[in-house]
Amino acid sequence: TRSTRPQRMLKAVQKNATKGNPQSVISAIDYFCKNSEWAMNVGDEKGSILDSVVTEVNPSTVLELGTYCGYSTVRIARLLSPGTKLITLEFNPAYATVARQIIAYAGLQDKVTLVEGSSADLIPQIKERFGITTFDFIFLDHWKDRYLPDIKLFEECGLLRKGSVLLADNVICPGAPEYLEYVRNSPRYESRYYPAHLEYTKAEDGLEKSVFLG
Ligand SMILES: O=C(NCCCCCn1ccnc1)c1cc(-c2ccc(F)cc2)cc(O)c1O
Ligand SMILES: [Mg+2]
Repeated sequence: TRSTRPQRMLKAVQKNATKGNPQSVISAIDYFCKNSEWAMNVGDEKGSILDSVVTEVNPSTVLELGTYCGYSTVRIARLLSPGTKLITLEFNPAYATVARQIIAYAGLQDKVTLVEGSSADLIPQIKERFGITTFDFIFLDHWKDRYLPDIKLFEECGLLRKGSVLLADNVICPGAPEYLEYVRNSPRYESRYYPAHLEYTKAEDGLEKSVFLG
């Protein structure tokens, strides 16, 4: 039967990247998406903004919602200090299977815990399952209509501390209007928009960085 796009992306990584070299995995995926098939990775333009925020925060506790094929997981994990791990959540088992292989190809499997399931189920379990009190950095890149309910869930579960940084992909395209309205009008967040483009296209998109004020 016909392969899936994530499977073809994995093949491209195995063919064109160097095992244990995260930058070559990132470049191989961007090349595949620019020259073969578009895919919903955060991409190189927004990825550079992600890199700069992760570097600035230098987080000890990290959560990513929406692994897909692991592109942003590799981007984040390659920048983490030794001994720091990130938790990434993927709902789709087929995506998770490919992501595990791409993360392993980059040699970052020891820095990543990939969990399969829904954010609504996982978020309330995090403290118990992973012994985490609060997150320093959260990257939101899953279902766009879950951004708002999930940030409220983070607050309710006490997973944010003064200074926690949330970075949200796709706030323009496909868009997360209710989330934007919330973080930009809530006195509990300091928000800033980073204009860019939808990965591998000329369409407008961008990232919203929101700092929890406590
Ligand atoms: O839907 C997206 N991501 C979520 C995928 C499923 C998440 C599953 N999950 C994981 C954990 N909990 C739930 C997404 C879409 C687009 C896009 C933009 C334009 C277009 F014409 C088509 C698509 C671009 C992105 O950058 C995206 O991130
Ligand atoms: Mg995205």
